[in-house]
Amino acid sequence: MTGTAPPSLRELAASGRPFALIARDDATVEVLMGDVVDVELLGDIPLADASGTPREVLALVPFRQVRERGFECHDDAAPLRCLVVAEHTRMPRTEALAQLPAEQIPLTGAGFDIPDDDYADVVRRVIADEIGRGEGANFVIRRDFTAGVASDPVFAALAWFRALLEHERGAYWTFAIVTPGHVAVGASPEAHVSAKGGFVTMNPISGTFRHPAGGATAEALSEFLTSTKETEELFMVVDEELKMMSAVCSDGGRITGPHLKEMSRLTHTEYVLRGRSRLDPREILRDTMFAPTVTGSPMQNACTVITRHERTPRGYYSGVAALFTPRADTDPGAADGPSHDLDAPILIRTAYLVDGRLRVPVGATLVRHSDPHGEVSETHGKAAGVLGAIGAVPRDRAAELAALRAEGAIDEDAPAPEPRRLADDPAIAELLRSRNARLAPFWLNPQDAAGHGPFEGRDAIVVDAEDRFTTMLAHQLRHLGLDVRIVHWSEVADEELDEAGLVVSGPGPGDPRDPSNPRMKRMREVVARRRASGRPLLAVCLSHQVLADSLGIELAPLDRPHQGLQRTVDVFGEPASIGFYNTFTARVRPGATAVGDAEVSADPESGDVHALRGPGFASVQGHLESILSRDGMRTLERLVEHALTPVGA
Ligand SMILES: C=C(O[C@@H]1C=C(C(=O)O)C=C[C@H]1O)C(=O)O
Ligand SMILES: NC(=O)CC[C@H](N)C(=O)O
Repeated sequence: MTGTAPPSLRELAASGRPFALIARDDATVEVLMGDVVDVELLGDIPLADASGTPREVLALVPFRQVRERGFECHDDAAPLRCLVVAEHTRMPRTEALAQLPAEQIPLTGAGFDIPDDDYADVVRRVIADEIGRGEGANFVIRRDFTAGVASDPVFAALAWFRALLEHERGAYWTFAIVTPGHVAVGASPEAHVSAKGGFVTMNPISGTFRHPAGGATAEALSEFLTSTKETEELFMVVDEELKMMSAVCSDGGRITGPHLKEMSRLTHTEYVLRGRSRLDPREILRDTMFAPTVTGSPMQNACTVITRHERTPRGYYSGVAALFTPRADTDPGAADGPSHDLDAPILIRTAYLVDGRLRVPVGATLVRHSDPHGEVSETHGKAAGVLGAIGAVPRDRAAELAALRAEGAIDEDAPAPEPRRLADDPAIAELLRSRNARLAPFWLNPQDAAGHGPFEGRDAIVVDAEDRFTTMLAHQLRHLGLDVRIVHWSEVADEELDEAGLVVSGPGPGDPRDPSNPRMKRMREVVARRRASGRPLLAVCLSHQVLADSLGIELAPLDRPHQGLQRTVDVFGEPASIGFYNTFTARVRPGATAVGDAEVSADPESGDVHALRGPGFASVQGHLESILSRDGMRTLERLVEHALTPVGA
């Protein structure tokens, strides 16, 4: 099995057997061969043989798998395809390059399925009709570059794999996966999730700097790094992935970074999130399907928004390639932990070849201040890495030469090279580092065991209104000592609402005034029931709006959505730096400080309400659990303390 001599790649291609080639480091190409089985659910991925012995599996997980989580999508029936690995060998990259064909594969009728102007219109519509109506903060809508390919698909796979090895850089995985009737070849920059030795790592990448002709310069990169849009875009996806980390990790997760991901045509910004988990890797994959960097946030509603704005199914785009590798008996915790490690890059920057048709899907993260033409260019820039390598669009030769020179690969007499990596430039490193000064220390630091905070001995339920910020809220509340359970809005029973020591009514997408939405209706009932009982209630964002409405305070759309915005606002006499994800606001007469029995913290000029408190209740418009909330923990503690104070005390 592992360790035998690798087969000749040409022989492998001619054998007709399914195979995968993977380059995960600079020096090696891994060769995986085996049989293919298609399965229905992640839980069906055959990680053990008939006798129960663990085995290695490489799974291609299509986007339609989100239906397992009950989320919407255009369903193309793309199979959850598993290569059950019989042989796994390694060869030096130089050896692979020598064996792989260098031919350019001819393409016919190449171009994007959605013209540039139409894509720009999609961007405008998503900003106005989705972000502008409170459906969420960021959404990734894709378009496909397509072409006809007459060549033998396996030969094309080998030629494209070679081209990517040679011309793309900075990839997390460069790969070719060849299964019956289906070829996928890509250079993905982004690890979605990995689980190794009980540690889970996620790697959100967002923010895209398109290199000027001739290659990136420190000056142009500095300008990109100081862009508010690009900075906030990355923070938003970190928040969304922290929700996932908080769901699968006992210690919630901790962020490190930001770092740069330098590729041939683009440089991205990224963070790394890390936490501990004892879950089966298939469960980890299910709970993290799929990355907000390729869908949006909140993730569930992003699936609905994608279904509204993309006309065709995604296939494997934004899904993952998931390699499940049995843990060695010698690995720490192997005896009682999960049987496999997981490594799963996101399927982006990937070319698919099916029935003579090449498809390279690509998307951009659309946010409230997206420029439609900027996003069009971003999709071109992202596609250009793959398309340039395979010869579908011209390569930037000047930039390639500069990169080679910088690596010392050619021409010692050339003028002084750019620094080898822009990340090594001290000014760039400082710009990156300075971003963290804005973020919540809670998520930047290791989080010690929960359970000994000021509210130890008290219990809470957190009602989820389809924004998984509730997992982060629950994690923070546990650190404040509470015993916490999350309950979905459609499942929470009246008795649970009556019995809980504290009810935290959560955030969610949509218009809080919408009378026809059953979710809004139930959230109104949750807030009203708890208020009527006088027992402790904390209402967050959407639920804060619902509470304000019940007090007779007007709800209105903001002129400009605050989706993914950090602001310092007054919360009952203390300034607090808080992250906001709202399109609507509760609004009082400017200067008002009370409504009925509720004390109001509002902007003195606009009257926009930041927080409310009264007998047994408190509410907040911002997201105290967000990484954008530098003062999140402190403010959460103050508001919970207020809500838990016995009425009349
Ligand atoms: C959506 C894609 O890429 C993702 C989106 C990014 C962005 O919008 O800045 C950056 C990296 C990827 O996480 C894609 O390549 O199709
Ligand atoms: N995150 C939230 O709860 C947002 C509430 C509401 N959907 C708004 O956009 O204002």
